[in-house]
Amino acid sequence: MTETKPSRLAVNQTLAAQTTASMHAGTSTLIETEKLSLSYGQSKALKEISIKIPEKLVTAFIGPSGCGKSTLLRCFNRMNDLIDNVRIEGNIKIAGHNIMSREVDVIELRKRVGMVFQKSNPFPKSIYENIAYALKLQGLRSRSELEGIVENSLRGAALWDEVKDRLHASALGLSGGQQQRLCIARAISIKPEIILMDEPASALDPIATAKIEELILDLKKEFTIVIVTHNMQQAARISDYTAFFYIGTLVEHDRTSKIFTNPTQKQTEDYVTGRFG
Ligand SMILES: Nc1ncnc2c1ncn2[C@@H]1O[C@H](COP(=O)(O)OP(=O)(O)OP(=O)(O)O)[C@@H](O)[C@H]1O
Repeated sequence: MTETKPSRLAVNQTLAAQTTASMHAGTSTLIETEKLSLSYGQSKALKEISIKIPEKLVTAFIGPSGCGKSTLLRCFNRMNDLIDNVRIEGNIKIAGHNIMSREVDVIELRKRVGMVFQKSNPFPKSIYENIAYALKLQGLRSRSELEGIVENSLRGAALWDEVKDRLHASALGLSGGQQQRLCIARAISIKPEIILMDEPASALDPIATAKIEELILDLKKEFTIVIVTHNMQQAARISDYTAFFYIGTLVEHDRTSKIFTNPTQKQTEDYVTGRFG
């Protein structure tokens, strides 16, 4: 009888999972998936992903287009619930709690796990209202409290000095980079634990991109950040850990310095050195 050898992909997945399990010495895991698979209809976008994401650090997801980075990111605040025909297997825990359980209040989950998208999406309202609106919806009425949170959030997103004299002007009059920082201010105003960022700087010029990167480095003091990026230099500059994905599988997850200087997998090396993708 011939023994079936595990495929190279399966071996890589196991290695990646072992690395992710052992490398976080001195950090605590905030997000953890176990054998997470996701299909859109018949098409499998994530295959048995097991990853541990550390708290209050920046983790970058990299990999060629269509490898499942955004899909995995959207699992962390159950944004995939909004898409028809999605089937998910495996576990996702945040701070040890299963977020896939029926009892989870998804609105509450999304308050804990904020999101910033590739294309900034401010409301067609004033700069002030972009932040105050959600807080008012949550029942906050005190004007002084609202003003305090708006100011702190704009300061936290490194935007206050640029907009403090025009808080009641339309947010749509801001530059693309300012609009993206406003979206980050809006995300942090409700004090999430985690901020998911899906290519937050890909539509911005180098100066606006540098501001967002600086901001991310500052935000990790308070928040856990997971960022999808196609920009290798960006991942190398701002992230502490990097996970490399390929066609729905996690190939390698390690300290960013290791991924970019001495990756374990040849596939990772080929990708980070620009040989494919
Ligand atoms: N809403 C959807 N319905 C059906 N298939 C989808 C949907 N969203 C993504 N997919 C498919 O799932 C796979 C993974 O897509 P995903 O957007 O997660 O990849 P990605 O790595 O983030 O890609 P990119 O870097 O191009 O943004 C792709 O094959 C994509 O076509």
